[in-house]
Amino acid sequence: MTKTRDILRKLINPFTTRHDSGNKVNKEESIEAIVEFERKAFRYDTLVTATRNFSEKLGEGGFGPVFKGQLEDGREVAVKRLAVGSRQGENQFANEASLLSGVQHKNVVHLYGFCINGADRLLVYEYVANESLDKILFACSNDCPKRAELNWQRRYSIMLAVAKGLLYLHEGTQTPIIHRDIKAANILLDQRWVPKIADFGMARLFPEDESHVNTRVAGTNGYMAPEYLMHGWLSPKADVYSFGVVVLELVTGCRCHSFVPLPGTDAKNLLEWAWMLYKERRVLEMVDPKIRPNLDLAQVSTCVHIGLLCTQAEPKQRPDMRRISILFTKQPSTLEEPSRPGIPGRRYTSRPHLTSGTLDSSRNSLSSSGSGTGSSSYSTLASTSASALASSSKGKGLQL
Ligand SMILES: Nc1ncnc2c1ncn2[C@@H]1O[C@H](COP(=O)(O)OP(=O)(O)OP(=O)(O)O)[C@@H](O)[C@H]1O
Repeated sequence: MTKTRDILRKLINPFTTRHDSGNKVNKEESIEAIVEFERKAFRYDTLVTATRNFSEKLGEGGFGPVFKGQLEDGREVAVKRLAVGSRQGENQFANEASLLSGVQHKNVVHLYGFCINGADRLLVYEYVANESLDKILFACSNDCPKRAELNWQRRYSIMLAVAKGLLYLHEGTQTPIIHRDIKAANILLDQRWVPKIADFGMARLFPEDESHVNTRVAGTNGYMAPEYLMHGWLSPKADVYSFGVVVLELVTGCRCHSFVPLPGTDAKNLLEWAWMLYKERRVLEMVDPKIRPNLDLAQVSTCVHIGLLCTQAEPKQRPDMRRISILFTKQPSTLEEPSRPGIPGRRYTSRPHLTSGTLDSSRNSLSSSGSGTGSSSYSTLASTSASALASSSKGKGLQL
């Protein structure tokens, strides 16, 4: 138990770093945090019983397999089991357990607890019944009957609810949390189509008095903000950018990183296409043909507008999540005009330090190192990263 306690102490560090002046109140807070953590510690045999010896696999992510289970009190759970021997998984486990333990919001997946048993690491979440958004939104209707149920009203509600979840993470927790990997695959839907933001393996705390954190870049290509992808500058506005991409995916039904250019346009990616149609006042043409009947056109226009505002190249030009939640209630004509979004391959006008990319093994991700000067373009980054990719055996799955 002492070893487990040591691990728990390490896990709660993120919640105590803000109060490390050593006074009595802070010590009491730390003790409360440890007690709260221990309350969340599951016995291994409880999870073996709950999952009937890990017999029903729900899926498999970068972290390892996820199993369905039911606790003695009747709660259905999803149990994520760390792939044994994975250092990356070990870090993600610590990160997810520590950050998510202090979080409770109806649009953020609830972490019931975790289990440390020898080398085994498990995370226990509420079970979310309706799969991840990407599996429904990007499925072919014949393969996925639920796709036909994902009508405009549902998509709109999902955008609003994810915005609320992100607002909570950025402003409603003791220290703001940046998710870093907002994408359709990390939004789980419950049986009433209520979205839950999931997968906090890469999330970071964001100190209030900082404008950004410099960090290794890890995320999913197509959803990562320019300043973060190129320079490792992380702020809540990186999540805002990713959210904007998800909004445009929900409107169009197109996956950002496998966008197929349509006949008659030279747009090479989703953002460029959305921008082009927006400028030409042809917003309706970008709407997923499956949901065109019964559209609320004003809502659609507002959402496209928000998607473009969120994906502006300059973080300062992007609204924060509080403002975004308000923007959803506005008429499109009352919203500020977006300019061209931060599109890969286009010039990024900040005065950044160009970082060369080396690959992080976790998923479609880059980690930054080194620096240079001058303004740079995504295409420069793309070629830098492409050579990193060529010279790295860890680079599977990166698309630029
Ligand atoms: N709380 C949950 N309830 C129900 N199913 C879940 C839950 N969490 C995960 N799953 C299922 O397990 C699968 C794997 O999830 P996981 O979060 O490990 O990986 P991922 O997000 O799909 O991939 P990656 O880790 O590479 O980003 C998901 O696609 C989903 O189907």
